[in-house]
Amino acid sequence: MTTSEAPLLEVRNVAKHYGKGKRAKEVLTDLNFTLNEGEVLGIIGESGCGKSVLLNLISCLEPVSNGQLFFRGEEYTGRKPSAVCRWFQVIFQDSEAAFDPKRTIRESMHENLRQLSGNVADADKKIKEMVALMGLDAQLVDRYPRQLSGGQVQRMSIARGLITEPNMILCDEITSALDVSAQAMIMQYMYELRMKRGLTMIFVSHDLALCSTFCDRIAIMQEGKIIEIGTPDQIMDEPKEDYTKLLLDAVIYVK
Ligand SMILES: Nc1ncnc2c1ncn2[C@@H]1O[C@H](COP(=O)(O)OP(=O)(O)OP(=O)(O)O)[C@@H](O)[C@H]1O
Repeated sequence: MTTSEAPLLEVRNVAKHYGKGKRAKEVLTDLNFTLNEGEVLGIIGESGCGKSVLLNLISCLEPVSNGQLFFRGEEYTGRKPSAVCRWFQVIFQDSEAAFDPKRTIRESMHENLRQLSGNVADADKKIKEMVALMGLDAQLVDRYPRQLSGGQVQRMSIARGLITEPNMILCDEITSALDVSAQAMIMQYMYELRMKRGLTMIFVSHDLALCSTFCDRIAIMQEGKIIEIGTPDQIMDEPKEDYTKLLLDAVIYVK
């Protein structure tokens, strides 16, 4: 396979354990999937099944214990986070904690650009563009994180992730800490982001209903394994695993 035909991301036989010897605990086991350019993969699973650890491995924030990672066919297993941060940006659930409370949002975004690309030329132009893309008033960037609502900080954190123009964003339960109306607002802009930028994403969530409308494919995780992966129609209409059926029952129950 030439690199031009290769998927944007390939996760091959990836495993992760913590601790050594008898105390070793395997939290991810033999994960395999690919992601093509422009595709959005939802990852659903119960608390503690390894979703956040998986995002950390993909973005090299933590090393894999076994297996390989490929970006456009090129192996990048074992690289430092700084070597892959132009490719991946992780957006966390608690975005206020991700901003320095002593810096304005603009100062934090400048710092991010400086660290990630070393290039702060046009920084304010990029910030303005990305903040507008997330539907926020440009003047809000001169506030401190505590002076914004939870939903505004989360949209700022997505804008900050986008200013370095990553190939992929890894969203770790980005709506979980927000109330229903702020969640709806974030998702409205996430849909627009997909439409306007065709961005490749991994979207970790507890919400199967949300993933089924937003994602091209959904991976169901349980106890560190991907037990099922497919299109929303396959997962919703023909679930193969009992755990997926349980999740579906919960969706119907909520409705
Ligand atoms: N640094 C670490 N050392 C030891 N164990 C860890 C470490 N980081 C994560 N774990 C363990 O790995 C497992 C998976 O954690 P992870 O945070 O990925 O779960 P999650 O699916 O994202 O959960 P949630 O939905 O609650 O955020 C958990 O059992 C967690 O305790």
